[in-house]
Amino acid sequence: MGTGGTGGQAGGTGAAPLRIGIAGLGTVGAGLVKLLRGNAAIVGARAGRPVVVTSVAARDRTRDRGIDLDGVTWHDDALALAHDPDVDVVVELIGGAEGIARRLVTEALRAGRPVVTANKALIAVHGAELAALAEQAGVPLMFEAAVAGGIPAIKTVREGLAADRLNRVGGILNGTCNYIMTAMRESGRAFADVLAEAQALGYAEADPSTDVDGIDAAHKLAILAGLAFGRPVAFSSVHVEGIRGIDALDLAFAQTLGYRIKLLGLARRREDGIEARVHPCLVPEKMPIAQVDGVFNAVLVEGAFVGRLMLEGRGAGEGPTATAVAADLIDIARGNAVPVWGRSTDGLTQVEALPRTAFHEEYYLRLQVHDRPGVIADVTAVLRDHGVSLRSMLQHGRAADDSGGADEPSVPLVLVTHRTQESAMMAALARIAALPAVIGEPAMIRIEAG
Ligand SMILES: NC(=O)C1=CN([C@@H]2O[C@H](COP(=O)(O)OP(=O)(O)OC[C@H]3O[C@@H](n4cnc5c(N)ncnc54)[C@H](O)[C@@H]3O)[C@@H](O)[C@H]2O)C=CC1
Ligand SMILES: N[C@@H](CC=O)C(=O)O
Ligand code: NA
Repeated sequence: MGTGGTGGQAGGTGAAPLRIGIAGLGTVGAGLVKLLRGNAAIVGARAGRPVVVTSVAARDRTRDRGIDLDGVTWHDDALALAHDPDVDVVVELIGGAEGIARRLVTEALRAGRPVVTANKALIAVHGAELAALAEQAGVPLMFEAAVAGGIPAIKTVREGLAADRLNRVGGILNGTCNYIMTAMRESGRAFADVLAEAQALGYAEADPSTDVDGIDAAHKLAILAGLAFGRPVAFSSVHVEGIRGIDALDLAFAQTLGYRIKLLGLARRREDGIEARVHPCLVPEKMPIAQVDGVFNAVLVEGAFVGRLMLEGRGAGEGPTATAVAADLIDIARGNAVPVWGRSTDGLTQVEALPRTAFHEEYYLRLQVHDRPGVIADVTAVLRDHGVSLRSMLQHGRAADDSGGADEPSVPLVLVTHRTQESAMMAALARIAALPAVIGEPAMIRIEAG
């Protein structure tokens, strides 16, 4: 028998073990089994009792995951974990907002079982209803791994900062995107190449478009914003843009202008509501967050009394994510229970984030234009008409063959604006894109100066 059974894992306390049933033995599930075994003595001592894996549910019995599952009960149907008499805590590591993951968590809570999950999609979309279920059942629903992998982001916002009025929360919330953009900037490697590497390293979601289209970061932002502002934020109201539109040219121009490009999630309290958005941003190179590279995430929080703080750490991957799941298990073993949204769900309603037209930012624009007289005047006239004022402009000379196959040569034109209303920027961009001298779609990236 392997070390998976109750007798195989040390804890050294003599207390009854906390028995774990894991659904999903992929990157995080297998990582959790390795961590609970490798660190059994530490985990057992801190939990006050051994924490042991008694049951698992996964799809492929034959796959080599580098873990010995002898002595562990295997369920082909993950839902069986909700009622397995040898399971005290159900750990959901399958993923997805719907389907089996949602059914398992719902059924386990209804059966009065504590649940730990790393599933940000599930919590972001159904967190309000699941919190109510957990509260009715009087059992914990924990999800530290769901936001920023190994960074204790949930604990920090919900518990460490529980006494403060938080006004801003966000940061670099997707390891895959940060990994891709760092590699593209540092080594000029192609997007698809680096994405494949991030997948092989276990960073990406099962469907990596969830990462590159910004959805994963938006799930995490919705959760953080809900915790920070004391009300779940409707996920569908979060403004989301991913990194597919970021060109190597933008990474290079950003550098020339003294910026780095990062996919940021940003939520803040305003007098008229809550802003919650995920999109690429130009960040001044000297800001600490600009230096957070690779798979690392950064979580930024700002509160009235605490001021600003930033946590940095690995946001994805087997080891960091497993530590977050295991920390939740230790909390459950210790009897530490915190309400899902940091307060009772009684009277708790979802809040809609403000629409994009309400944003007020500085903007970087990159246009590909025919290199002919009057183009800049035409573009700046449109910006003037919409009340957008320019801060700086970069025009690169014509390269040897930059015609892109067209008869007339073209050049990139980069404009940086002062702070302006996004509704004005959107209207100006639509007109600029329609100018005869402008080729293709202009690129627009917001600037986050702090
Ligand atoms: N990989 C990472 O770095 C992080 C992942 N997460 C979250 O953790 C969860 C798991 O992610 P990964 O381990 O990366 O995914 P994965 O795709 O490596 O593993 C998921 C596993 O679930 C299994 N599965 C699918 N349907 C099943 C079913 N009906 N019954 C039993 N097993 C089933 C799949 O075969 C797969 O092995 C997701 O919610 C993800 O968003 C959270 C933080 C970081
Ligand atoms: N796919 C996610 C994994 C962690 O949440 C990421 O890349 O950040
Ligand atoms: Na975390």
